[in-house]
Amino acid sequence: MDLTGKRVFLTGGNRGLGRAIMEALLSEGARVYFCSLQAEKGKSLEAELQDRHGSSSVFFRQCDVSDADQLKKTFDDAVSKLGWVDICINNAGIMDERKMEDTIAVNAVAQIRGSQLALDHMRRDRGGRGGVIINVVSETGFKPVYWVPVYTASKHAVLGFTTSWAKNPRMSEMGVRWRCVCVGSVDTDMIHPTEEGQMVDQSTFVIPFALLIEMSEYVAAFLKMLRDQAHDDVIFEIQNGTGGRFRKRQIVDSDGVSNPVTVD
Ligand SMILES: NC(=O)C1=CN([C@@H]2O[C@H](COP(=O)(O)OP(=O)(O)OC[C@H]3O[C@@H](n4cnc5c(N)ncnc54)[C@H](O)[C@@H]3O)[C@@H](O)[C@H]2O)C=CC1
Ligand SMILES: CCCCCC(=O)/C=C/[C@H]1C=CC(=O)[C@@H]1CCCCCCC(=O)O
Repeated sequence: MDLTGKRVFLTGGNRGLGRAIMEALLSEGARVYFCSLQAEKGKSLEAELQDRHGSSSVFFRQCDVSDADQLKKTFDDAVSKLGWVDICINNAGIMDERKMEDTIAVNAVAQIRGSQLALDHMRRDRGGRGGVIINVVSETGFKPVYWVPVYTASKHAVLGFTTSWAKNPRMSEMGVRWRCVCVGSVDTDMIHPTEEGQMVDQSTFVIPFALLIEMSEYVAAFLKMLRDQAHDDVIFEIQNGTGGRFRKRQIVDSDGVSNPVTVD
């Protein structure tokens, strides 16, 4: 897919992974509408990026994605500013085990709702232009991670939702592709908990520095995934040094008999 001129809706764009992807897409000639919780930071970033890429290339609106009404108004505003949306990236997320309801609301419900808004807008069978819906999940979307069980549950939910829609037999008629980006650890604010309790067990887990993924590798892999329209697979895994790859999940019987079942 040529990204020039593509119209992108992105949540959580003011920092971290979202910001890096937004800047890369703008450099590729895409137009981006982004939102985040923090109004001032978003506004100043919008001004900085408009200076660099042009005033009609990038738009910002403050939005709490966990508020259904705000998210709908923000998505509708994106459609009105951009004309339409080709690529929806549900990226906003939090990791704080003390905030169970917020974690489910932001990581799971808001990504699901953002996907539904995008699908309704994009469906070719209902007059839309088709498109791609990308949910930024995590390695925790398909494996148990004991130090962040609530966060892990929220990511499993989105992976289940996304892979289920992608299996809809009428999806080619709808003209929408689905992707789950399952990345390991990238050094953003998220992985630096400021207070005890943001992770259930901070004392025992170890992520070796060698496994940290460089932001530049994350961005290159993400763009590679976006350009690749041929793949039927939904899960795109980004681990250190791999450059990113499409993959399937398999469940293997625990009785020792290897009888793997591909689940998505
Ligand atoms: N950094 C990492 O190692 C990994 C991150 N992820 C996922 O990538 C996504 C981005 O994470 P990072 O950039 O690392 O985190 P970050 O903490 O640097 O950025 C999070 C973004 O989400 C936004 N956000 C949070 N709550 C919001 C709300 N209620 N409404 C609107 N915006 C909200 C923030 O404004 C911010 O822009 C998240 O979904 C995270 O779960 C997945 C795997 C690994
Ligand atoms: C003291 C802070 C250390 C932070 C550790 C870290 O890298 C966290 C990463 C998580 C942030 C968001 C995610 O989705 C990341 C989870 C990565 C899961 C890796 C699972 C590794 C495994 O056990 O296979």
